[in-house]
Amino acid sequence: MGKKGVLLVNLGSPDSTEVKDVRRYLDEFLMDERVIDIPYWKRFLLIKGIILNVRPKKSAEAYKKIWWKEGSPLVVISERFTKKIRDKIDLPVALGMRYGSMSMEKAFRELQEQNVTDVYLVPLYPHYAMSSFETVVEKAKELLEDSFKEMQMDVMAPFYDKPDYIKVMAQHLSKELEGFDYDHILFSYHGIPERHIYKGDPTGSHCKLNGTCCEIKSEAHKTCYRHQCFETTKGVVKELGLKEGTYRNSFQSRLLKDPWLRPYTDHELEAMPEQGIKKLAVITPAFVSDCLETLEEIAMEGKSEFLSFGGEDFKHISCLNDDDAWVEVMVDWIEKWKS
Ligand SMILES: C=CC1=C(C)c2cc3[nH]c(cc4nc(cc5[nH]c(cc1n2)c(C)c5CCC(=O)O)C(CCC(=O)O)=C4C)c(C)c3C=C
Ligand SMILES: [Fe+2]
Ligand SMILES: [Fe+2]
Repeated sequence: MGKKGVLLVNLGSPDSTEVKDVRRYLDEFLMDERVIDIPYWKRFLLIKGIILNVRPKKSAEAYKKIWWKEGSPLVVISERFTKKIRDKIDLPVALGMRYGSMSMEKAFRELQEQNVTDVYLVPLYPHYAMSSFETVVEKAKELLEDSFKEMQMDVMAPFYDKPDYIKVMAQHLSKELEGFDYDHILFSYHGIPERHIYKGDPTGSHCKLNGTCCEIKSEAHKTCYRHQCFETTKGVVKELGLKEGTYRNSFQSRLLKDPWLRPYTDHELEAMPEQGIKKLAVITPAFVSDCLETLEEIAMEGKSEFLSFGGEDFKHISCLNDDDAWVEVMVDWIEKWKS
């Protein structure tokens, strides 16, 4: 039997808020065929010819608003989380990022230097999406094949409905809501193009995005991001006994013109005050650590949008980050794999 080790993988961030670093990061990210899934030549023209001329400047401004003195919140939080896991587990634990200079390759190398041959790959995404979970797994397979042939790996499955994950989310939410007199909770998930859902449907016909397919038992749900997001909400709602009509789901962060999963978060934020919702809590369960999409898009932009449309109070619920109870849950899952 070989030596075991753990590789935690998150998305990654630019090295700094300088436009050139943001451009390099976006180039790698958006040229990924599982993120922008169009033929290579079209992607090349779209990304290199159009998006990389405008987006880096805009994104760099957004990153500047949330950047910490230690660096990108997503990276710093992932490092804190990793350190806590390391302190509780008697195995080599490395952290890598799918994009950016803290690469997965460096993380595999770190494990290799400690003679690890059996790797537990942990994509830090609760839900399966081609553009998040799948691209991490495929990149890992590619690296093993090319450079780490002595290693084999197991992959932690998406944990969107695992009872201990739901419980820790529910406990975290209710703690964060203490003292906040809310009348509605918005579960805002990172969006994906609708096309990704159809592409990922192994049955070829189950997913119709018609409001009911995600409720009908199907093989397709193993890779259906929409179903998995709804299940996370259902689990948390059940655990906390939230009443129908006091919460809803939405999808944020869309890019480009194709239809993405709906309802869109920004549309909901604008509509809610007119529906009588004045005090809103927003939870972002697609992210295990706070990042640009939660700290800027929701906690800053989302809040100001909601207030400008007549909302009175707004609270962004932080992600699980390096919460001790969440660390315990992850440690337990790793221990189960180890034994
Ligand atoms: C087609 C574009 C994108 C898809 C599909 C997509 C899916 C997706 N992303 C995350 C998690 C994160 N995304 C983050 C930032 C971000 N996402 C996109 C585009 C797509 N994401 C862009 C262009 C950016 C960069 C910032 C910007 O220019 O707006 C982040 C934050 C990174 C950080 O440094 O803080 C996360 C996390 C998931 C989980 C997902 C599919 C479900
Ligand atoms: Fe994203
Ligand atoms: Fe579905």
